[in-house]
Amino acid sequence: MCNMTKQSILLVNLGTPDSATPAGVKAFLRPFLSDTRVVNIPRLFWLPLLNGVILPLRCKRVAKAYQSIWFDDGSPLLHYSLLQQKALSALFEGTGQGKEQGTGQGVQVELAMTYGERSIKNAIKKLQQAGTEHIVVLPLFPQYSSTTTAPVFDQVANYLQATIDVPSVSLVKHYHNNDAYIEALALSVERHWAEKGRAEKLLLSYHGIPKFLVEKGDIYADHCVETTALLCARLGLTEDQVVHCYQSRFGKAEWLQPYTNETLVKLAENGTKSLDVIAPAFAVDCLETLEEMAIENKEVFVEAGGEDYRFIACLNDDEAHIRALHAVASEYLRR
Ligand SMILES: C=CC1=C(C)c2cc3[nH]c(cc4nc(cc5[nH]c(cc1n2)c(C)c5CCC(=O)O)C(CCC(=O)O)=C4C)c(C)c3C=C
Ligand SMILES: [Fe+2]
Ligand SMILES: [Fe+2]
Repeated sequence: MCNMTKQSILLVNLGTPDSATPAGVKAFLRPFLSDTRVVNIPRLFWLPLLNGVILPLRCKRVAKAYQSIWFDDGSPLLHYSLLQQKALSALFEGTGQGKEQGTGQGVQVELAMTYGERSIKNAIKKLQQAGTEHIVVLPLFPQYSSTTTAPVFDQVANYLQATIDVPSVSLVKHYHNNDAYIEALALSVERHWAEKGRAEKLLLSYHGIPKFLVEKGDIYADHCVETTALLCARLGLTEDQVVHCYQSRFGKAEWLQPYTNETLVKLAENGTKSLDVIAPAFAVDCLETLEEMAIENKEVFVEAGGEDYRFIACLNDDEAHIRALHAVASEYLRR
């Protein structure tokens, strides 16, 4: 690749409502839950059920949950994702990445969402209009899953298929075991311990996926287990000080186990009084961390007899996290 090639990074997160209303939630959930990568039930059966029953009921309930965590400037997921984009962009400018590495230009950082507002297609168009010839697509999912990372790649491929002058593209499949990512997680736990002291155990809760996907070859669970092992080794925790589980089950099918809410009840019933809780699969705080983990599951633990439940914020735009994203993306930039 020649010295003057302009390169960019496209950060991609899942998507989020643009308002905490049933209509706002529906505009995000409809394309998300219509994706066969996310729910793979025959369309003839699933789409009428989704549009006629599930969305009308769920969107009302979920809009209330979003209202309880909504920020002044909108959805927490979008708020923190924009901060990440800004910080990563500044880091690339500050380090003079482009100039030092001989590309002769800075690295532009754009943000897109797989579903809803800020589409991947529009972001790539924007980057191409600004002269980008090589794009590093970095899905903000540290652990690969066919339900999150693969839909990002699908949409990039769809764009390329419909484009005459295609950019060159690198796809980052995962960074679950990247040293800088593990270090950023470890530093966030250590900072929490320094401020609040140590609980009896550290509980690591990952977003779940249906179990049958793992049986079909989805490597997500292996990645989660490895992230837990690396983080716990770095923190010097022994097995009895660590709990690994999966949250956010959707529907009636079996998902990855153990489930977080059931685990919290068992721990409390067996006498665990205090827990530090972290959600390493989420690059930014969102509904699933701020509402489900920090509020709902805290109640579950306390109602079952637990006393001290302390949720550790996601990495968001922490300096160490931005350094980690910089390190991951840089591996895919052309030199
Ligand atoms: C079949 C359903 C779902 C799968 C599979 C799934 C996997 C998955 N999701 C994330 C990250 C996030 N999920 C979020 C919200 C969310 N997820 C589902 C369903 C599935 N997720 C739903 C229906 C929702 C919306 C809320 C609800 O209706 O309960 C979010 C938060 C978005 C926000 O606006 O804050 C994130 C992030 C991962 C990492 C993952 C698999 C690895
Ligand atoms: Fe989800
Ligand atoms: Fe949830």
